[in-house]
Amino acid sequence: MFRDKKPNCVFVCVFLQTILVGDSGVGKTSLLVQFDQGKFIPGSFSATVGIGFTVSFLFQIWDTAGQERFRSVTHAYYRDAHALLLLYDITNKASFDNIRAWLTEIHEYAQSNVVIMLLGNKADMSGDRAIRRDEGERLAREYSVPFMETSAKTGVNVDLAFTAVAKELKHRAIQHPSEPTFQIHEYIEAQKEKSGCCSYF
Ligand SMILES: Nc1nc2c(ncn2[C@@H]2O[C@H](COP(=O)(O)OP(=O)(O)OP(=O)(O)O)[C@@H](O)[C@H]2O)c(=O)[nH]1
Repeated sequence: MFRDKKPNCVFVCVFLQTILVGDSGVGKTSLLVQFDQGKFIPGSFSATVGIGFTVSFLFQIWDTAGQERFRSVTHAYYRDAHALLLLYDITNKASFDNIRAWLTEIHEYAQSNVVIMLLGNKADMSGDRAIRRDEGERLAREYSVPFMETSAKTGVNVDLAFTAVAKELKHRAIQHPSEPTFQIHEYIEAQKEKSGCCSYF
């Protein structure tokens, strides 16, 4: 009965792997929990051991340990990563200074076309700020990566960070000649303007 019926729809599942990296305590687990569950649980996480992960639809996000002793575990995951969210804590200068070392490591172990985004987390703690926003912007420009400040506590820019990366990955995966080129920097700036996010800082 169905002999002449041809399939007219094919579902392709592509896992877009995104990894959160950065020094211990910058807020990787908190950012992931805020994105995944929309909540912040203060001081509730023990340091991530090796790798944790969550799957949001087909967007698979890996949370890594920031501690040096788990670094070799993390390296193994870089190779398969499509995107890396690299975090520092705006109240912790050392975590910002270490970003260059993280980028060196990423360039050593990850694929050359990996999408990288720099995030200055804990933006709600502006009273304790050690790194100005323009310092983050300057570093991001130097490495030609998109940048924004986030707060896993208030949720500011958390969805935007993950959505921008997901859109960039989707665009790369199914790029069609008729589709206008997706520009991640432009998308982020347009969304920031729409939400009026940045007056917050
Ligand atoms: N105020 C504030 N605190 C935050 C924020 N993000 C994380 N924290 C706090 O910072 C501490 C460390 O957060 P984690 O999410 O465990 O940090 P991590 O980067 O996953 O740490 P490791 O697993 O050791 O690599 C916790 O006490 C969090 O509650 C934020 O945006 N604002």
